[in-house]
Amino acid sequence: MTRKNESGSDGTPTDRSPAGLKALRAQIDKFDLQILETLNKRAAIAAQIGKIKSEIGGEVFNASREEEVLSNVLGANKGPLKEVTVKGIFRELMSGCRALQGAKRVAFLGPEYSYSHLAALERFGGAIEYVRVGSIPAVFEEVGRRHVDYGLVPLENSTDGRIADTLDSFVRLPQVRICSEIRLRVRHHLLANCEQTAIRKVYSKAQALSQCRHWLGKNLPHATTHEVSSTADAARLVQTDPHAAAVASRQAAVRYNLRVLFSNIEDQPDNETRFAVIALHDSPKTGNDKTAVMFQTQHSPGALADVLSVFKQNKINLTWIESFPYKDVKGEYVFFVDFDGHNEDAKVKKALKSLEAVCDPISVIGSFPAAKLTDE
Ligand SMILES: O=C(O)C(=O)C[C@]1(C(=O)O)C=C[C@@H](O)C=C1
Repeated sequence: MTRKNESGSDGTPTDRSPAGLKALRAQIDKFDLQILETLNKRAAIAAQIGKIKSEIGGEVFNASREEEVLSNVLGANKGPLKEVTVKGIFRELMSGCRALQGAKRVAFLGPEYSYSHLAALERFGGAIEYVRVGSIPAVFEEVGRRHVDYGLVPLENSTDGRIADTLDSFVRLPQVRICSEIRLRVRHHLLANCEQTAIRKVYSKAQALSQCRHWLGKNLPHATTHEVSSTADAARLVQTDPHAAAVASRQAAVRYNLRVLFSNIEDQPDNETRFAVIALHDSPKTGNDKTAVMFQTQHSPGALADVLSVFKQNKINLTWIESFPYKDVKGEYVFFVDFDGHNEDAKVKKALKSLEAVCDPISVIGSFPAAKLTDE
């Protein structure tokens, strides 16, 4: 039944007839042109900012400013558009504006539709060239040699802990800095082109299999697990196999034409991976920042306690601490720590000065805006 002349959300009567529909679409067309004009005015201002940046040697990608832009618009959003939609629109808008300023290339650990790729899309949007490389050290090399402007690497996962290749690469290329972090809620799905009962093999990246091991043991007890280099590769592999499934993202299912047999099969319901955007610079202060450092200590009793007491004395909250073996010297360890604050904050400066006296040596890997969790 067609109901006519009810009230719309703004109080004006809504004509629910075909003529009413046409009138509403005409309103949308009018707004679209206004939006387009406003978007291009904004882009022209961003292009002017780009000119100033190239004159003063400023970086095109400014994670701190982008956080500020997002928090301005999300804070002002009264709906009905959801936060995730507004965020997506502004992410693409800033991506386009960055492109006008000359942001060119981002390297990530491929292939496409891996979680690293999804994190890169989340931060950089569509208007940038993505360079797929085969390993985490290769992402660092690309950044270090200035073949790309930015790199995207995983830092840690809430279930599996640190990504050793990333930490090791910071030791090898200390000029590479973290300029932004991305916290991605990682949801794994079982993808296949066969029924659950036919599955004999499950392919995925080691970490993804590990993050789903209880689910797989319970639901596919007779299937064997097989590690491949990425979740997206697993999805590609099982396309034509009538007895295989992959653990991968929903986006990989779409890309490789697979059915999602089961959703959200990760054992930990809050499974999250933290990624770092790496570059040859870090980010300006926002007031809600983190700083990452790596250091070694002397082999003496209490050496690590002396380091930690510097953070305590300066009332600095640690957000992550990892130790990992320094591959070049047996028995030596490197500590990787991040904490609240920016390296331009007075108390962080003071703490870093004191840390120099108790570390052997210490280097700042970067200050960057603290990220909020992004869901898919
Ligand atoms: O404010 C700037 O520095 C800009 O270049 C503008 C802008 C934007 O589009 O809002 C674009 C790129 C930067 O990463 C941050 C913000």
